[in-house]
Amino acid sequence: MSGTNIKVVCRFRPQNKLEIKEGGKPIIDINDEGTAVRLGGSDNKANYAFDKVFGMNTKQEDIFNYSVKSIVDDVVAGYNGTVFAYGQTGSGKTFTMMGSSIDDTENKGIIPRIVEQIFANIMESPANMEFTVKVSYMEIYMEKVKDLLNPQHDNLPIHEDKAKGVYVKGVLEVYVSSTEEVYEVMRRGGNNRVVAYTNMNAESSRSHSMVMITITQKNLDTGAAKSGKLYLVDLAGSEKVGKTGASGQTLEEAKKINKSLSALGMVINSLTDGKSSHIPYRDSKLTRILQESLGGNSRTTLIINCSPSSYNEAETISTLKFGVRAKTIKNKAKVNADLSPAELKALLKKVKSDTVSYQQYITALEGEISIWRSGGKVPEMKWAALDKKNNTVSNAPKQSPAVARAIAESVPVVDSRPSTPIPVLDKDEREELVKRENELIEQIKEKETELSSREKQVQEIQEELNQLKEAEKIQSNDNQQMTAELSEVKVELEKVSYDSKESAITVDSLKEANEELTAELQELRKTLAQVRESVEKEQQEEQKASELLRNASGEINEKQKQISDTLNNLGDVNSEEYTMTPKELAVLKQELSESKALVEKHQETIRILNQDNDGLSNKRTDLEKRIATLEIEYEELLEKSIADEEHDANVQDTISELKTKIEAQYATKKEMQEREIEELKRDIEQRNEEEQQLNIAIKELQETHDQLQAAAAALTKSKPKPAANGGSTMTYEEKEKDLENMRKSMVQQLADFEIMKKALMRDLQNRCEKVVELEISLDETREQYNNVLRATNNKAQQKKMSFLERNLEQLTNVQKQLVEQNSQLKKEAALADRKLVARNERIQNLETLLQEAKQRLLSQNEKFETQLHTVRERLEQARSAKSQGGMASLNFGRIAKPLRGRGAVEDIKTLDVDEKVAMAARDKRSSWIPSFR
Ligand SMILES: Nc1ncnc2c1ncn2[C@@H]1O[C@H](COP(=O)(O)OP(=O)(O)OP(=O)(O)O)[C@@H](O)[C@H]1O
Repeated sequence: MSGTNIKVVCRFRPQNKLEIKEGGKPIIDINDEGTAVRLGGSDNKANYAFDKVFGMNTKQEDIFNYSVKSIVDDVVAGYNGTVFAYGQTGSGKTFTMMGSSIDDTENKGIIPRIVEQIFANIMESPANMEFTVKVSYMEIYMEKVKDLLNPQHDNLPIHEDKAKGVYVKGVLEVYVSSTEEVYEVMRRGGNNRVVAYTNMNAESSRSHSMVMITITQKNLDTGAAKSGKLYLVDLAGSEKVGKTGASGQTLEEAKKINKSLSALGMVINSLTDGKSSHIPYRDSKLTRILQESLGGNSRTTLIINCSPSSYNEAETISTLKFGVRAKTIKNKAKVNADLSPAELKALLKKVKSDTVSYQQYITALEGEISIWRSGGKVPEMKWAALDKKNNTVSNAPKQSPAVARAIAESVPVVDSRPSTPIPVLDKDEREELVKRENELIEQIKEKETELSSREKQVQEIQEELNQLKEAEKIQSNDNQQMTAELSEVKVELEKVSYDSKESAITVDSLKEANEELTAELQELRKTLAQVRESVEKEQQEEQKASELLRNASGEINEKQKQISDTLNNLGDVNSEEYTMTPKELAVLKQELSESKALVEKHQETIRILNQDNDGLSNKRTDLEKRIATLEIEYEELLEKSIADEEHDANVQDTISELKTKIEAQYATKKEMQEREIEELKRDIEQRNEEEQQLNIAIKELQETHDQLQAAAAALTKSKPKPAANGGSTMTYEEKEKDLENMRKSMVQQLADFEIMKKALMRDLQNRCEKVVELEISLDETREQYNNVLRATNNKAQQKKMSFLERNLEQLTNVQKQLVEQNSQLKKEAALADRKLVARNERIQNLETLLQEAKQRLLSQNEKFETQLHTVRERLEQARSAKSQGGMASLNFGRIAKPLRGRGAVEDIKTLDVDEKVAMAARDKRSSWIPSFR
């Protein structure tokens, strides 16, 4: 097989972090010429030879200058070219092809540099050369060809025809006129690429990406045209799933990547083993697209990217072997030229003259045949001949390959018959024709299958569309329903929140009422506690008083005892030897009389106390009677108030009078009761005073007793002397008798006193108790009275005023009710206020909802309008695209942008006027796509 080998260069990148971390070391050993590499770590130390081997620190510029620059010249000259990068994942393919960034002057990759070079070459070309540059950007992801400039086209078909070769049908080709425009296209397409994180590369390409640049040139003088296609392919990296840690989607991607790369390997093997008659280009989309680049019409450069590290030695060896094998592939590149009009004219002229001679020949032959058929004979000399001098097929008209084959294979029937001009094809041409025929048959078959699959697809899409429409309808119905439900729910929610606000207001009012009641209860409790306290205090005071009395009685007992002791002593003194002096007797008598007087005084006090007691008990009975009467009156009033509630009379004018009267009555009663209480208090005080007096008397008695004791003691000490005058005034027996009587009377008196005291004590205690009871009942009566007053608004209790009283009572009730109603109304007004506020809020919320709904409707309308507009625009675009040969969306790329060489400027200066006019006329045709002009 003749042709040129594809160029293979090998590039090693520096060791990456992972390799260093895993303890990998650079193991590459490049020869001095830079054409072969050995791996230091491998056992066999094989030598891998390439067109060029680049070490770890090679600059991007060097790679470009050596590997690809010449290809750009070829493509601009009308050849097809391919540059593709192969290597394990993370080996630097994307870095080599695209670089770290388009805008990084130092590190930009091959593709930006190629673009710059293309435009530089165009600018350097002669002025009569007109160029157009088109760019496509696609990727093969998961065995589907996706247009990166029109990403919704993600499964484009691959076609083949004689004129175009293998091509991707429907891919968007964008016309560009500057490097910047190409970069813009690159950026746009790059954004649609699929990349993912793997352990080996943070931004691993998960697809094979392809940039296709088509450069068409036309000689404006001759009309001759050429076109070259340049494929720039960044293959996805081969990967060991164990190393990359691929899983899930990344694993699926890895499987597809590895499958298509092994198909590439198989194609290369078949192309290079020298045995295979069939090349499995159709096994993958990648090999199908690269069909012309591998063993076909293309100048191809393969860049194999490798890791220098021992960590990836196995992968590097595999890559190097791939490169070595690929190096033996031979391509047959040719210029893709169209004939110029002059050439075409010459050809036409020749064909026309040929046709005339053939026509003459046919007429001659027909004449000869008619002679033969009529049984005549034509002498051999007169046989029709195409060219007597040169009767060869070279002068025969060109046949279609099939006809030509048939002619070539046909055999003359009769020797005597003149031989029909049979075109004789040489072996190469025949093979070519057969090959072409097979291709065409294959294409037809392919087309038919494609057509039927397309029809099927169209049907499916139609069905799907119908289903989608149906689903959309249902969904929009659902949506509407849901929106309606939502708005209902919102309104309901509003209602609920409003109700809850109202309930909150009611709860608040109840709370207020509760608080009021609690405060009242608290006050009542306080009052009760005060009452209890005062009762307790009084009880304590009573206890104290009774204690005092008890003490006093104890003391009196003591005194009595002492007196009796004294008397006993005195009795003891009644011996014959004791005689009392008259002075002593006088003192004793005096003391006794004092004691007597005291006792009498006490008796008097007791009597007074008894009287008081009687008075108090009378008072108590009175009070009890009054309480009973009050109770009866209260009950009567209650009955009356219940009975009188049914009647009503117009006694408005008397209300105030009655009220004053009732109040006056109440005040009088109150005064009376207070007076009684005052009296009772005074009584108690008086009694206390009496008690004190009693105490004082007891004390005095005590003192007297002491004195008596002292006197008795003095008597026992001194010996009694018989009277000098021999019983002058009173005999001893008489005295004794007197004393005895005195003693007896004193004992009697003391016993009486004791009884009296006890009775007095009992009486006092009873009285105290009664006073307490009275006070309690008085309080109760007062309370009841107050209650009655409150309940009946103090209606007069007097029977005389019954009519007025009833009316008054009713009026008071009415007034009370009015007051109550007033306060109730006030409360209700406050509640109503709050409810009003809540209702206002609700109205506001509803208004906001309404507003929102309106806005939503408006925005939906706007959206709908915009959608309609967009749809219309798209329809327009689609129509115009259809009419313009399927040009797609990128605006700046729709129209061809012819470029001219720079030489034109200088050349124009030197042209004469006629030539300039002619050129201007020619320049008017800035595009040769008629539909765009
Ligand atoms: N020659 C180099 N000099 C410096 N850094 C490089 C070089 N080659 C590659 N790299 C860096 O190594 C990393 C991986 O490179 P790149 O993405 O180009 O690998 P890849 O072969 O395209 O991987 P994949 O097949 O997974 O897409 C990047 O961060 C890149 O910048």
